[in-house]
Amino acid sequence: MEKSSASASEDKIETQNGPIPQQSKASSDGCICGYDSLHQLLKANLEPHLFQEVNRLLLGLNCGRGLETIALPESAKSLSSQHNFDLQAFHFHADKELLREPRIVRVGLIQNSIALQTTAPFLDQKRAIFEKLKPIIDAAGASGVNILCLQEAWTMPFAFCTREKRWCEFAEPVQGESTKFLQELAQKYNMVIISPILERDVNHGETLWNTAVIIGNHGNIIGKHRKNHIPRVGDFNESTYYMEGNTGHPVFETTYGKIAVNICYGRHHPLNWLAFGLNGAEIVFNPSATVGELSEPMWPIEARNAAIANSYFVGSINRVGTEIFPNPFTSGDGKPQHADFGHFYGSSHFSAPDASCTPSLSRHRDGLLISDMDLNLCRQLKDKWGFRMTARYELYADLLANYLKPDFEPQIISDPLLHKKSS
Ligand SMILES: NC(=O)NCCC(=O)O
Repeated sequence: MEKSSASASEDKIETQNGPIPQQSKASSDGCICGYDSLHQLLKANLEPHLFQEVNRLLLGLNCGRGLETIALPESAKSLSSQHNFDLQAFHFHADKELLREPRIVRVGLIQNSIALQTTAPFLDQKRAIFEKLKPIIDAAGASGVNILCLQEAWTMPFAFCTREKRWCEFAEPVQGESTKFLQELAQKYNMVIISPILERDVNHGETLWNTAVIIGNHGNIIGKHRKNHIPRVGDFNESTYYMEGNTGHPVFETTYGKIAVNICYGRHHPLNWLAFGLNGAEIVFNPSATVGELSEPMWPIEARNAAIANSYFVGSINRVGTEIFPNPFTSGDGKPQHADFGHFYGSSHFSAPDASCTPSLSRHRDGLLISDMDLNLCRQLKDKWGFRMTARYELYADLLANYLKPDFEPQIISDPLLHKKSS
């Protein structure tokens, strides 16, 4: 990608680490120093041999090699240029085994901005998002994607910063309009689709949940999972809208493998990741909505760590763009009111159990990231590192059981000399 002129300023900012150029801040259009992503920035600025080495250190190696890209059909590529979305594809290999055939599945992640301004009539906003996603899903279908995951609350702007209740109108029952729209596409492309929506539970007093609906490759509904951990950080005022989920840690056994969904803020909770692993997940999706200033340094670490610690693949998705709301709100921190969350920085990517990961999609463009993954890699990593075998769950079970008791006391052994006055 060409560097954009918006980043051309050479002004300097003083920091603890010396002066850095103004352009090194992500600009308001979401570019990073004029590049789509960190990967693009490094590629454009390093000598090829240096870039290769930096890539090895940043992205890891898969079966001793850098990740291979895969060629996609022309029809998918032309949809990406016609509809202006980023399209990238990689292959995670596993070692050849003597007793098992490879189990290769093609998995896709979609990140996108909203399609209309948040002031447009709600029905128009929703329909426009459907229209925007259709060619991206078609590109996934044309590429032979087996399992596709959309971003958190994909049918709506991420309005939970506002605390205004009118956005509840975007909620739908599991069998609602968005599910019907995706069921057709799932059947057409023989594809499992994970659809994270704001759910209205009509059988339980119209309660709202943040839910991922799992649509099978025959267009059937396999099940749903509701977000376990609700953020109370920054402008993420989601507890105003829905409660902590009540579906546990389900793993959905599909034609293509065992999958689970750890919705957004759940990625900060290692036990949440663990629970999906204990139930046998081979791929865990993390559909998210998060902004640069809050979480970008955590983003490349948490999912990758979960993939390593739990010997499964992770697909991380974040929306893109800055969503501006009609009425300003405050963050309760004494700073001025504002009408947006900040920039949703995209950067969707896959992480593998062998610590390798793909480069991220763009920080500011819609995108489809595809990866072939040989699910045999999960067991191969369990055999190699033995994290599951060596985990000592009984120690943690005891600690947690005690911790939950009202009379729990932390196990601290104090230095007897600590409180002695020196004579
Ligand atoms: N949607 C959501 O849970 N966002 C919380 C912010 C974060 O976890 O980075």
